[in-house]
Amino acid sequence: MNSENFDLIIIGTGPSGESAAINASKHGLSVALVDSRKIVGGNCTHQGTIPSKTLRHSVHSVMKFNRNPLFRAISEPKLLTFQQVMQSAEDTIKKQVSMRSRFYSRNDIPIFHGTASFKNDNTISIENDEEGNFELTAKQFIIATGSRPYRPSNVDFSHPRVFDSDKILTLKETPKRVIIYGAGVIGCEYASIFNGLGCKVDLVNPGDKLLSYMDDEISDALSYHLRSLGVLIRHSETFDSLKTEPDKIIVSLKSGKILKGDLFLWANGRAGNTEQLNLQAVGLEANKRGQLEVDTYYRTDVKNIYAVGDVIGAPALASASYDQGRCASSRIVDKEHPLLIEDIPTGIYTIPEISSVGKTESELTAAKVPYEVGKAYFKDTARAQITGEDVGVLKLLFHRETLALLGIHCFGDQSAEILHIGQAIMAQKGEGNTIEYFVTHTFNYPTMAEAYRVAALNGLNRL
Ligand SMILES: Cc1cc2nc3c(=O)[nH]c(=O)nc-3n(C[C@H](O)[C@H](O)[C@H](O)COP(=O)(O)OP(=O)(O)OC[C@H]3O[C@@H](n4cnc5c(N)ncnc54)[C@H](O)[C@@H]3O)c2cc1C
Ligand SMILES: NC(=O)c1ccc[n+]([C@@H]2O[C@H](COP(=O)([O-])OP(=O)(O)OC[C@H]3O[C@@H](n4cnc5c(N)ncnc54)[C@H](O)[C@@H]3O)[C@@H](O)[C@H]2O)c1
Repeated sequence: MNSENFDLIIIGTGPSGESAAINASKHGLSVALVDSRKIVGGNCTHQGTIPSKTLRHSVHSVMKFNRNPLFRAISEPKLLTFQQVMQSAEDTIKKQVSMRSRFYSRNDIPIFHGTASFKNDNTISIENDEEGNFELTAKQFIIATGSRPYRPSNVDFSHPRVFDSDKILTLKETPKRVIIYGAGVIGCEYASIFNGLGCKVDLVNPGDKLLSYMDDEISDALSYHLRSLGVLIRHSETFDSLKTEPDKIIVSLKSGKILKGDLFLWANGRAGNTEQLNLQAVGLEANKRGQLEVDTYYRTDVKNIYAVGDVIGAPALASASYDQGRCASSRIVDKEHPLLIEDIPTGIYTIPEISSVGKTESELTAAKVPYEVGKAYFKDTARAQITGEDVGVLKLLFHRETLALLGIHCFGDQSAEILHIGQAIMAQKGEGNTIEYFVTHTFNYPTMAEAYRVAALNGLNRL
């Protein structure tokens, strides 16, 4: 059997594997990547972030077109089909794969295709149906195998009307009535997408609020605006069973409610991809959600095996995965490499968009921190009036004595971008972190950045 030897082998070419590999190669290690998919990019590029964000962008564009009276001179409001928006997602995926493949060739990183499993703590076997099985050896390994949708055993995902967030990308017809179970990030984002395609959407939430870890005001605003767009939200409901018929699906909830639709999307949770890795060969064990435990430097209990990205659980974001991969491989080349920051931002691409970093009002209240609030409503900024994207608010939470930013919560178009202006100030040490920055510096006009000045003045006026 062929065998090749490397300093570092990374299993998985998603964001965490990619950044780990390129960083290690740039630091002089011989690096190889393995992926069971024939093309690079991981689930992020093929089934998660990239397709869902492209779908959302296309749907949002058509919603803006339908809403703006200016465009009535060109055409009546129109709806896109799922296949049409999926075409633009496929185009983006191709661009991503091509760009990422170039990264690897420029950095001389070989990619091996096949499913990896451990033989011992220096050897993995690669199962490749077309080219035959082979082995690779390395001094160090990084597991970056990501996650997949969790599938409960009482839901028949082989039925043509039953989907999870991977299978939904194969949808061939635009449904009329969609029932989504699970109102986490995926459930809320797909509720926005299907709503924008003109479908009737029932969003069933096992919890009592949408995205309950967000600031209460932002979570309430999301519920209000999804409802005002026509999404029917049902809180505190638990799935009981699903009946499938050729022309419809019938969902029974534990409360006794019966919901009928023509498409069911299960969006409740994900599981780490560890079951094919033969972890027992190296003495590791995943938890019941298939996730691995690591220390603050992403090292597992086996000293030469690290794990990064979704396979280690929360926050399970592409953004954080990139940084975790780089941090783990930096640690392999330099034992003094610093830890990652703890304040990870969230960008949730519902319609309207949400973004947040730092503490919420509830957290500050519980911790008895003396804080004040400064707000800017998008409708009061020139830029939002011009673009017509006037639904939204920027909310700054700051310490009433030091004026340090403690949390930033934004709701509305481009929130995920707007947030980073405040994040840069909040990350400053000592006196560098102050909301006075927003009133002592001139911002371009008209921009959404202006909302920071408006919110800071609003907050300072309360002191
Ligand atoms: C619908 C959806 C939308 C999302 N939107 C966002 C967003 O807007 N922003 C954001 O930051 N995050 C988002 N995420 C989360 C983001 O996609 C993940 O956090 C990210 O993909 C995790 O990257 P990763 O490096 O852990 O691996 P993944 O991207 O999960 O890739 C892992 C790779 O490992 C391979 N693999 C698995 N097992 C083996 C094996 N045994 N041998 C060889 N190869 C193997 C897989 O084939 C896969 O290619 C979204 C996720 C979903 C599902
Ligand atoms: N814009 C974004 O950043 C974005 C978009 C989509 C998805 N994501 C990421 O994808 C991940 C999955 O999102 P989601 O909406 O499916 O779920 P979620 O993580 O929001 O969880 C939904 C519910 O499922 C439960 N759950 C999770 N895993 C489970 C499992 N294996 N078995 C049983 N129950 C489980 C959770 O406890 C929770 O109650 C999230 O961690 C999220 O960060 C991010």
